[in-house]
Amino acid sequence: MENQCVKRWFNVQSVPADYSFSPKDRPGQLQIPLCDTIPVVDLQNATKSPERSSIVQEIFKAGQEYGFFQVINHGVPENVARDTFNVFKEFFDMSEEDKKCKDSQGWIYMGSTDYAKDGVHLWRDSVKHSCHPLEECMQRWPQKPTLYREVVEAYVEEMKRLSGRILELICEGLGLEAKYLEDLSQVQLLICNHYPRCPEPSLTLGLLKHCDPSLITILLQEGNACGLQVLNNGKWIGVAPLPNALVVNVGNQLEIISNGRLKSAEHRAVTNSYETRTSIATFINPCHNSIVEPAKVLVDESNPPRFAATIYKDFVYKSEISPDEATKPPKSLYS
Ligand SMILES: O=C(O)CCC(=O)C(=O)O
Ligand SMILES: [Fe+2]
Repeated sequence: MENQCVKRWFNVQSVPADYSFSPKDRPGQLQIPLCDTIPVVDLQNATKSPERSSIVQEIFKAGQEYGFFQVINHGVPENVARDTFNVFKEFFDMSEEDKKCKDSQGWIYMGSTDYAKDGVHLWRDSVKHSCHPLEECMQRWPQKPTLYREVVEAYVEEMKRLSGRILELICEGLGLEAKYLEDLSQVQLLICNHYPRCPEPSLTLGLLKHCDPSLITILLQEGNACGLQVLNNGKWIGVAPLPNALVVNVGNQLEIISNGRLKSAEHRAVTNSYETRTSIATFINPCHNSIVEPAKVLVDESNPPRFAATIYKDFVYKSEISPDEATKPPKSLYS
């Protein structure tokens, strides 16, 4: 069976017109500075004193200034990450027919032809599915490649553990009790993004500028290509791919709960001409019925609430009727 999308991509010398974004959306300038100021936080000593308090401060400052940081020595075994990438690589190599899910409750595979903004497609294939409750969701994950469920389950378990640790550090930085975010972080959604090589990266995008509608997102990126860019003070900066690091970003829900102290930064994925890039995003989300609002202890007369309380599923609903809405920065009550 022919793989329409990939075949179309790999055989082209130039970008087809319907993959070329308008000058206002396309990256244009590819030589943006690789950022070495987005903090890389070493979690090795996160349980020790006095190291813990400087780790808490580093994360808080990163969340304030960039909305992004990376973590190393995070405890996710290298082989778990490697096996997960390998299984996704095998998945994307399958035929279009095998990648598509026939059950409306199952995983969602999107080839690049499914995406459009103003009639333009993203230079990306992706697969996504829910991971909570894990046992139940797994029954609706791909069964091909044969190791898919086993390998991705192990990865999701690691993400659950790590997100719990990171959220405790974030709570400490905000002055919230350690478990404040526990109930608001029970749901995981996984998306694997696959961006093939592109002959003219300055015209295309793997992902348009967006904010994540999550509480936080944990991203594993593979390879040497710098594909992730973050908007910081009006300028795009590249997040360096570091071996064995994970990228963590503040999502819209955490910006709201922190009453704007931490920021959900706009970001995008650019393509490159020399290697296929894969990233695995785990979105840590509240349950559908959770109420998301600025934490009471962060609000007083001099710090009035900057965001209205919302039921999380309203974000999901909004994103269903207008995908753009939920992925914009959260609406401040004052703007
Ligand atoms: O591929 C990347 O680096 C970015 C992925 C991303 O932002 C997302 O999946 O929301
Ligand atoms: Fe994102």
